[in-house]
Amino acid sequence: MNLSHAKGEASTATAVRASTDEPKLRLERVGKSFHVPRGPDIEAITDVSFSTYENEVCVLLGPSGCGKSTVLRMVAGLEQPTSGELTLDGQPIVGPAQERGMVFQAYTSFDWLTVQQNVEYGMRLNHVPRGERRERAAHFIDLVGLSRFADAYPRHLSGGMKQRVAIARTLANQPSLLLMDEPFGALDAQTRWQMQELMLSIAEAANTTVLMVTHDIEEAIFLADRIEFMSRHPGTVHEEIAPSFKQGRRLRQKEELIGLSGYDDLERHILQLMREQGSDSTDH
Ligand SMILES: Nc1ncnc2c1ncn2[C@@H]1O[C@H](COP(=O)(O)OP(=O)(O)OP(=O)(O)O)[C@@H](O)[C@H]1O
Repeated sequence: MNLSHAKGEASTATAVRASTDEPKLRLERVGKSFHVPRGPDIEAITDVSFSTYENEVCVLLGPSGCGKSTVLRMVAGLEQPTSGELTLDGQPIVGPAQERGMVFQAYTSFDWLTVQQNVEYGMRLNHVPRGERRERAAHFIDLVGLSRFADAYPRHLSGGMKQRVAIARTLANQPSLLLMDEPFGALDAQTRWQMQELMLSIAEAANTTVLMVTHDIEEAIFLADRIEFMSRHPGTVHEEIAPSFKQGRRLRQKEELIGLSGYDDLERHILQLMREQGSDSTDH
């Protein structure tokens, strides 16, 4: 069985890396405690270290409460670490910035703006000239397959379409790192796998590095070039997993997973980790 999951083991995920081996994103022994009024501090994560490379899709997976969202929020600059360091392209992350765009689980479109206006919104705030705004918005609306709905309002769109608007809006700001917190968690099963496939094609087309949080093992295996599996509360990276059975390729369609030699072994392995790490974490 070759899961290539041991820390530091050479992984086939390198096949999708750019020529440089410098990490795009690096977390070095990052810890985070939350201060709770009239209670002891909550140590959410401890000693989290991992790197994500240019053009990689890196997935944070682990039991509920292990600190996945906390890690993502720190990379977004929405939370400050209590210890350790986070860097993007070698520069410390000290707060939110346009270079790191975030897509949340909840649909975050503005109801009173059309799809086009929603996608242009961030660029408008950043004083991008009108012509360029229009062009860039149209490009990303096309990329997520919503050109026919550019003038529609979010209330006329399905959940999956609203999430595509959120992705287009985030990408239109041209982030060099796309952060996604359970982006497909609220979608029905069919829309969910369609969005997963779309996300992979977008990551390719827009040359985007992605850091994504999910609970869903199959989603993680399908999307990830690298999985950082976090242990239960307080979370730390328990195991780095490269789905080596994909041989460094990105799959185009979900059904390609079925019958691929190595998939079942990896799913079983991660299920065991989830059982082992999740057994004590439901109270967090
Ligand atoms: N603002 C906060 N104040 C206090 N505690 C917090 C805060 N945010 C997160 N925590 C705690 O930190 C721990 C990790 O939470 P986090 O949401 O990052 O986990 P998660 O792995 O993303 O969980 P889930 O998969 O259930 O969404 C939990 O114990 C949570 O209660």
